[in-house]
Amino acid sequence: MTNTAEKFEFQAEVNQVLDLVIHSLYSNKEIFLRELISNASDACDKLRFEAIKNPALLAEDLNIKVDFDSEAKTVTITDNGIGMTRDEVIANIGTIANSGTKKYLESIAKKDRDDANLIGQFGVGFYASFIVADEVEIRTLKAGEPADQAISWKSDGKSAYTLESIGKTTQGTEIILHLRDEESEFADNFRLRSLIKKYSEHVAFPIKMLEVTYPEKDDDGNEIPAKTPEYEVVNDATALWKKAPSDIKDEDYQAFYKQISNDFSDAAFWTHNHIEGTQSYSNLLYVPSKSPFAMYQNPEDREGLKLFIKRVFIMDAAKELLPNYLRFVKGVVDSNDLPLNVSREILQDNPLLQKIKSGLVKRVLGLLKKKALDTDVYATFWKEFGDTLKEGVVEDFANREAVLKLLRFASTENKDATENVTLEDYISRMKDGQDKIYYITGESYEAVKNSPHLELFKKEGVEVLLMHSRIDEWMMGHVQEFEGKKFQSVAKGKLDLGQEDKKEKEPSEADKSFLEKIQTHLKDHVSEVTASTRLVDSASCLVMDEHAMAIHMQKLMEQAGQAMPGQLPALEINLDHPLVQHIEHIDNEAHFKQWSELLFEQALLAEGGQLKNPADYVQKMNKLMLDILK
Ligand SMILES: Nc1ncnc2c1ncn2[C@@H]1O[C@H](COP(=O)(O)OP(=O)(O)OP(=O)(O)O)[C@@H](O)[C@H]1O
Repeated sequence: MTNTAEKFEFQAEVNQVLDLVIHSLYSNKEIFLRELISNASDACDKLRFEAIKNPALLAEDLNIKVDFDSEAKTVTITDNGIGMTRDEVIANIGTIANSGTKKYLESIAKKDRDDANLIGQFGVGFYASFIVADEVEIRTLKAGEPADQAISWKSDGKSAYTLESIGKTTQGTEIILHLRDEESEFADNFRLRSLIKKYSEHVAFPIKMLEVTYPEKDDDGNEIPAKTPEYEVVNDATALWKKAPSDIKDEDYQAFYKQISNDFSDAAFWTHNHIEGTQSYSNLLYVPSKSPFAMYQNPEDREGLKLFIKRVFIMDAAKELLPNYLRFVKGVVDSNDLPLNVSREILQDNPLLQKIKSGLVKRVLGLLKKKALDTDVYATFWKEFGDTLKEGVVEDFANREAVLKLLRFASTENKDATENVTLEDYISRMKDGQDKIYYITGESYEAVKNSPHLELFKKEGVEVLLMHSRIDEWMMGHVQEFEGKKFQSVAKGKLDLGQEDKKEKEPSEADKSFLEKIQTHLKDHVSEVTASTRLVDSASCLVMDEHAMAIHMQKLMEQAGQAMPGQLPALEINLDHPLVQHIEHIDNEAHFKQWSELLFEQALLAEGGQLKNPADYVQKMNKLMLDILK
């Protein structure tokens, strides 16, 4: 143990975070108190959890105190929670431990983004102190350690900090903010109380401040000195999720959402229930209004639900409580039945927890179903989280039907790219004799909307769902039917449009040999060449086998460096097309070959595929056009 202060440099990333926090959150500077109280509350949660194994640690009632000195311009936040050892202080405060923050920093380094909402999603935590303070001291003693292990950390938030051993007899942490001159307004009783009310009302531990006392006069008019002020509880200090929903106002729900989510915006909607029965638990689940930037980084890193057992915080147990595709949901689950000494390993295959999990999934899907009745609200949700929800079609077999009902699609029935058609809408509009749900996948709305594969459908007035998100092809590869109606890609397999099929006729002998001749020139590119029943205006199109991957997806996979299985598409030719009829009469073998290649290349382009040799294609086009003009 040393009694002199030792100096340490911050990890390079800490400097970046400090800079960012101070600049991007300045307009929101009052959140510093929320962040510090939230850390204090976490520290109390951790102590209560440790005390399950070691009750001696819980010497007194857990609480958080907020004090101020308007003359010295300080604000002090004190908790009697878990505290930190010297090593923990170095690891937690001098470095950036949170991997989300690191990724965030990398991303802004690239895009030079300066968005307070984004940084808020990672929880700026302790560093928010430096928005209002030019010097911060942490005085801490780890619970269960002797007083001589207490440590003081001090920094001006620039590049370095000092550590020093101190005498501190009470376990827990004290954070002393020396306010910048221009921020001295925070060293004020009324200001601090109103901030606690605004941001920390539902922290489940009492937040105390000294009562305000005034000198009084006795019956004879003599002044009695003011009594020594005592601490009084400023917040509600009950677990919000344990209350009856009817006793909670929307503002309270929103304030609590912000407390647990690191989100500055309001939640979009929520569901709050107390479940009794074989399993008894409470849940308060929120759907955010915006998709958090972090969600698409590594889904494994996601935060999500907080698990409590009989009001004791156990862990952030996102994966154990909800499947991946509902990772956007935030909130709290509090079980009355799980054992308090539960570990993450035990949780993973705990049958009680599995029951809670399936109950929660039903709650969320039920909430979405209800919200879907409000078109505008659901459209916003869909824009933010629709693609994530689609993962559920593959991931959650048991609820597949329910998830499918929540999907929204663009369609040939709509004038624009709006995604508002449900599968039930589609079925209700199916033509007499139609027994399939037709869809097409592609790279963009423009590409699918104008695909040659839709020509016959447009002509016959048969609706086709237009899918153009990257996840669609993968999703559709896993789902066969909805309410007894099979899904059918209009770009794959044999086309059977119910009644229309009867119109299909055998090609004549002459046509057959024409198609075979094209095939001989394209044998490296296509598996077969057939007369098309699906084309109306285009000369040719490519058709994949029923179970093969769509061409635009093959391209994506190849770009991502994945070798693709060499399955060739079939080329369909529109024998009624004037260009095709022109080719039929070409005798010159070399010319015929070039025209055949053109039919294939055009079909590939229309499909969003990529030509192996685009320059060659352009030259060939020009040459053939000039030939025609001759
Ligand atoms: N009052 C405290 N008592 C004990 N440990 C603390 C306290 N405040 C901070 N810490 C420790 O320092 C770490 C870093 O705190 P910081 O507020 O920067 O981030 P965080 O709380 O982990 O993240 P977030 O704010 O996103 O929840 C905490 O995880 C915790 O281990």
